[in-house]
Amino acid sequence: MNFGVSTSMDVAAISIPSLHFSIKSSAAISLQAPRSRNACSVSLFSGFRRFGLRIISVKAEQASSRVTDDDFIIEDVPHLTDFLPHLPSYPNPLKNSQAYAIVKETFVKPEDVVAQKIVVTKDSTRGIHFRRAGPREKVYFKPDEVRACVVTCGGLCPGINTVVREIVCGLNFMYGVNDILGIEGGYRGFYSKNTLTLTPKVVNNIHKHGGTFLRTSRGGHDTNKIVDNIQDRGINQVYIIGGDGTQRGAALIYQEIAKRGLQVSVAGIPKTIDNDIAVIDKSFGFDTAVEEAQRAINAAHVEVGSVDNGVGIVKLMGRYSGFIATIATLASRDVDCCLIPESPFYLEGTGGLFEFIEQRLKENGHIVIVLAEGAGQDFIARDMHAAEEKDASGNRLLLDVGPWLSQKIKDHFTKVQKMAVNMKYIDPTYMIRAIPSNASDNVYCTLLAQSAVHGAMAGYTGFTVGPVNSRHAYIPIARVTETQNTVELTGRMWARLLASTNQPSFVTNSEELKEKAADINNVDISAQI
Ligand SMILES: Nc1ncnc2c1ncn2[C@@H]1O[C@H](COP(=O)(O)OP(=O)(O)OP(=O)(O)O)[C@@H](O)[C@H]1O
Ligand SMILES: O=P(O)(O)OC[C@H]1O[C@](O)(CO)[C@@H](O)[C@@H]1O
Ligand SMILES: [Mg+2]
Repeated sequence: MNFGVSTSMDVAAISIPSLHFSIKSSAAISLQAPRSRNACSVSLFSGFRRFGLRIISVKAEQASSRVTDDDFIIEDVPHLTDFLPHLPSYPNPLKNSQAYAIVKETFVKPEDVVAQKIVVTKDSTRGIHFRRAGPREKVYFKPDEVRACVVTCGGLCPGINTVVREIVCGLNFMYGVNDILGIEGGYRGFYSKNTLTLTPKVVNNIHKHGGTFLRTSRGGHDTNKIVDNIQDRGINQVYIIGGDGTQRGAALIYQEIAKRGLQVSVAGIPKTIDNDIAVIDKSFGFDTAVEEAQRAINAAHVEVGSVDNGVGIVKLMGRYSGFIATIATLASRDVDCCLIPESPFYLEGTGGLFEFIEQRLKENGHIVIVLAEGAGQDFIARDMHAAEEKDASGNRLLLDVGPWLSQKIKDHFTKVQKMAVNMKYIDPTYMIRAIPSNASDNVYCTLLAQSAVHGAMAGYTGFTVGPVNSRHAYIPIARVTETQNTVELTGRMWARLLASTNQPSFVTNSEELKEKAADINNVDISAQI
């Protein structure tokens, strides 16, 4: 089959001529024409066969797909017509908007999909694909009948306000929607607070500020109460901005809405400073946070470079995933050692952290360590005999690794090595996420928001929007919550970091740590390292 691929960018968005299909989000596979409802499953199925396409198993609710050779799998998102088959559609008003008036290809083709795997060989399987995001020829809402709402949940992240702003402006400027509500204070705001009226004027300047204009919270997700409230208020489009926990909550809201047979689209916009959301390339605000982290690292470097035996420690966010610490380290060049949750470390003995610190102090007179907040948690818990605590959303509350490590280093060098170190500990954790997004994150946030709006207007629901290999796609929510993105110790990114800092890899020196790393990384690392 010839996809007519000409450039590497094109590989991500493959159009299959004349084939219109979708795999429904139920356990059973069902093939259909693009929402016209009059397609013949059998002929399409033979269509797939004709092109040598085989679909083994697609279960979007669990988002588990088994792929064998030459499979072409589409993990599609639900559509309102899946449970409201007679829903009328309307021509997309976008065509008449001044923004799109002279655009050559205003609408994304229904058969356009985005490939999850972009690096291929001649014999590669076709693998998993997601529906390409963007405006559709038909919409399933009349603009004056739309009552949309936006909610933000979980921790802060640079760019939340930009996404809120662009959802409001996108709905209004592109589709002529005038009725948009802000749900205040996260999920619990649905049933415990009044709503805010959102207009382009109200949100005009909010992107210049950090935080969330709508406020946020953890905990308080009560699916029935939330859906009751959505129903009572006559809301028919729900935009939910939040991390993995939030997206899990959004999946439950979508399921309850489908169960009740309501014409309500649920669109998730993934947000997390930790960059731990699966499938998508990167979460918004991440680059801004990394940039801000440079200031702290730079300060630590200047401080320790000005004194004898300076030890600088910078603690950055990253609960289970050390992306911020990793990328901030790679960006900086002033960091001697980066410690992340995925890579267990040890302090004493050959190949341990103390030995490395001593070596760098002898060589350079100073050392800078970047520490992800989730690093070494088991180690500290054992050392401090601490009980596990959780936040309102059920996330494990972390023990403070920064002061713990600072003290350990000070004690070791004063008592054991009889050498005073000059400790400079910097904790900019909240500072890196409480700022407004930078220019490129602002552009990214705009794309996310507009894609979410196009998807909801087109009647898609139960989806998360995000870039997959640089192309925005609609991804079944369950697909982004089934796993968490972590820094792969067996991947080249981590190897690049080790090559750049020349720090010990720790896990290679100890069988126990190899096993632990394998557990954390959920792969058989011990066999690979
Ligand atoms: N499994 C779940 N089912 C339903 N709702 C959930 C679930 N997990 C979390 N939530 C709800 O989602 C909201 C946010 O969750 P959480 O505090 O874990 O943050 P998050 O969305 O993961 O963002 P981040 O981790 O980036 O701060 C909370 O209101 C919480 O009650
Ligand atoms: O905002 P809180 O509740 O202090 O939570 C902080 C956590 O939120 C995050 O920023 C995002 O999950 C983590 O990096 C951090 O551990
Ligand atoms: Mg989370």
